[in-house]
Amino acid sequence: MISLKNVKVQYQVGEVTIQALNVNELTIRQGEFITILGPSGSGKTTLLNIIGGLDTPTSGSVNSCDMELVDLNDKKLTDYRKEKIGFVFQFFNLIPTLTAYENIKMGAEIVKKPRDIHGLLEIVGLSDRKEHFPAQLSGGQQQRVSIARAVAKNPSILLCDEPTGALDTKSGKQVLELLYMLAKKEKKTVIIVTHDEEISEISDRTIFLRDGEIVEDKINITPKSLAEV
Ligand SMILES: Nc1ncnc2c1ncn2[C@@H]1O[C@H](COP(=O)(O)OP(=O)(O)OP(=O)(O)O)[C@@H](O)[C@H]1O
Repeated sequence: MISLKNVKVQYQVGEVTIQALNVNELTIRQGEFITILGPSGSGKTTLLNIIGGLDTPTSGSVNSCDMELVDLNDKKLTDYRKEKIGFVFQFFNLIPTLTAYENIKMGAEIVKKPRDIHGLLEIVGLSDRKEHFPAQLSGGQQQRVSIARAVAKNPSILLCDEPTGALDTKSGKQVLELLYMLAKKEKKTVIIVTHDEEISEISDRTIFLRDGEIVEDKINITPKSLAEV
């Protein structure tokens, strides 16, 4: 359902051309739970941005949800991001003056057929915290609100940039459990950029990037359960 072919992303900084991404071929199926690993500057965020339609490649083809993204005009690309992609960030990006419920509602309001917010609060285990403001919630709870916000518009793909990077181990596991459930029960494609190799042990597949290139694409035949990591 996501297919990249001969994708190059280059940045011109003065005289220097930086090759941020150079992917010959990558296919990702609906419902896969994928980890992207690689050193700093290896192109992980660039790859997420290309799949999420936040950035367009210098050359190549990016097909997602039956659309060729490089052919879409700005309006269509915005619609693609709005309807098909949920973004989850390391530092939650919640609005501090809105309650948990209202933050999730913001995510729901941008599409015609959003999900029920009370149902989402239940899924993320925060029904009793709906009137709390972000500052009254732990980091893990805030991240679960931000995932509910991303899911409120019912996207097909969840792109997560270091979703557990700011969390302690226990909260990180709860967040991963939630993301895993969304992939397996709801068939959302979940792509997680991380520095944490343990996340890759529970993933269906791990993609290693170095200098913008895929140096390994490993299918995990027997992923560990969260209890084992
Ligand atoms: N807007 C930009 N202009 C110039 N160079 C850029 C730009 N965005 C990214 N780069 C460069 O592209 C390369 C890949 O960056 P990217 O942010 O994708 O790496 P990353 O693997 O996500 O790194 P990190 O783990 O540190 O977040 C880096 O060399 C970076 O400096």
